[in-house]
Amino acid sequence: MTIIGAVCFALAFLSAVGLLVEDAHDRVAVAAAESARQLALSLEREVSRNIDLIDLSIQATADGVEQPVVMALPRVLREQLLFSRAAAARYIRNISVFDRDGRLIADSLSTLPSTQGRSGGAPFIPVTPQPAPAGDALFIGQPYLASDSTTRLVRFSRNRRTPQGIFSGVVTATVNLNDFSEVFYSLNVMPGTMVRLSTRNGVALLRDFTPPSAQTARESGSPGLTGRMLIALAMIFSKPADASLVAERPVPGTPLILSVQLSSQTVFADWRRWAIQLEAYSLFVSSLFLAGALYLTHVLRMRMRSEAVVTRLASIDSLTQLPNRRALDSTYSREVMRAARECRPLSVLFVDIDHFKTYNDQYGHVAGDHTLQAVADAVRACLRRDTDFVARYGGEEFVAILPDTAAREATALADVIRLAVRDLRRPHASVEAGVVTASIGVASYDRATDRATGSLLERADRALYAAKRTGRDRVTLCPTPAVEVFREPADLTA
Ligand SMILES: Nc1nc2c(ncn2[C@@H]2O[C@H](COP(=O)(O)OP(=O)(O)OP(=O)(O)O)[C@@H](O)[C@H]2O)c(=O)[nH]1
Repeated sequence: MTIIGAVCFALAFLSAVGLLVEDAHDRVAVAAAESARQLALSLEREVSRNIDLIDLSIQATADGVEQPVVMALPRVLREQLLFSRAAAARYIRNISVFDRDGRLIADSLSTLPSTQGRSGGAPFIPVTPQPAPAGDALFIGQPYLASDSTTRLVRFSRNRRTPQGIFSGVVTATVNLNDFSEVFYSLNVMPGTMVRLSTRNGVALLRDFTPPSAQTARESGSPGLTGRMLIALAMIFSKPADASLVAERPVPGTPLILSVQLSSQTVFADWRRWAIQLEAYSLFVSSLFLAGALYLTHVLRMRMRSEAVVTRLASIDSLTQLPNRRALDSTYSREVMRAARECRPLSVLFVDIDHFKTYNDQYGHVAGDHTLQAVADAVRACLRRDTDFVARYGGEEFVAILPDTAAREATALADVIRLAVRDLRRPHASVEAGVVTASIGVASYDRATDRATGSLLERADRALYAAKRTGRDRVTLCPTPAVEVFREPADLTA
């Protein structure tokens, strides 16, 4: 019981620790979700500001192209004026102006207009073959690789319109995405954070981009083998929900969506360390507790065993190994009460070795002891039922208690015992039989004829006395008193 209780307590303790760990995990996850949201907001503003810059460059160029005064300027001057804003953002590779038929009419990289509709070797993707609807929005094309196969480019474009609102061509800004990613450099984000910038239909401009500040190796949150085992154990008792560490925000005025994903390794690094320590301490404390409980159980068992030995020794006669007088008293009271309660018969035998004083005198006390042991064994061997009980009453006297045994069977059993003692054939020159004999007094309780049991032992003793007086080596049954059991019989032998 102690061990089961201790195991239950240890499990309850570990479960409580598991709940604590789970609760802490949830708190960290909630805080991380908020951080991701805030970071996405900051990044969205940064992206929005830079795209505004690109758009302004496009719009300034488009406005300039529509000015006849500007277009009348010498080419060098005209292009300096048209593309002055392109230098404002260093990730704008070039700005190109196309007429309504797709012909390149000006380009910030080249002062020689081409009629081939191509720019910088990159494939030209027509913005729209037809005039766009009113309120033309900024258009963002598909990203593509430049001829160097490493630079990723994307075109931002807007339709040109005459002051009368007639579609007159397209202005494009080709943006170097590798350089554009630098807009995130200034932000200080936690290690392992990934940023993704994509169009609403899933085309990624920046895919799983990790800002340099997020690449800084911090102290690794990765647990060792023991740590992993402890965390696994913690998770048995607590199953933290998978908190979302991703936050998404649309970039206003563009078809772009910015998403931020925090690294769960980093977010939960401190929690993991704390959980490992807590679980380790909890396991240590639980183990100590279990060890203490085991030790206590062991000590208690030892004590119970030694108490059982002491109790047994206290109720056993050392010479004959039969129960002693003390054990007899408790068994006698119990059986007497049971017989009265359950209306069952009960008999008591008083066995006494004849002329044992003379035997001791003749053969010595050591031989006397051996004879006592032999008689005790003989009496014990005659009792067949588990419920039968025999004890050494004192000296050379033994008492047998026979539950559920009426006077007739008890008398017969007493005679069997008497003969068994004779059959030991232990020489005794001072008695008539020439061997050790015993006299036995029998008393029985039967509810049909008797009303009390209190004097059963006394009556058996008196019957024994009668047996002694009438010549020994015999069995005498005490007559059952009709009403008063304490009445002294005048003469049992009469
Ligand atoms: N050897 C030995 N003798 C014992 C022990 N206990 C009692 N006795 C002896 O048993 C004898 C009993 O003698 P009595 O009570 O006079 O009875 P008895 O001589 O048997 O005579 P009856 O009972 O009338 O036949 C005494 O001499 C005791 O010393 C014992 O443990 N060992």
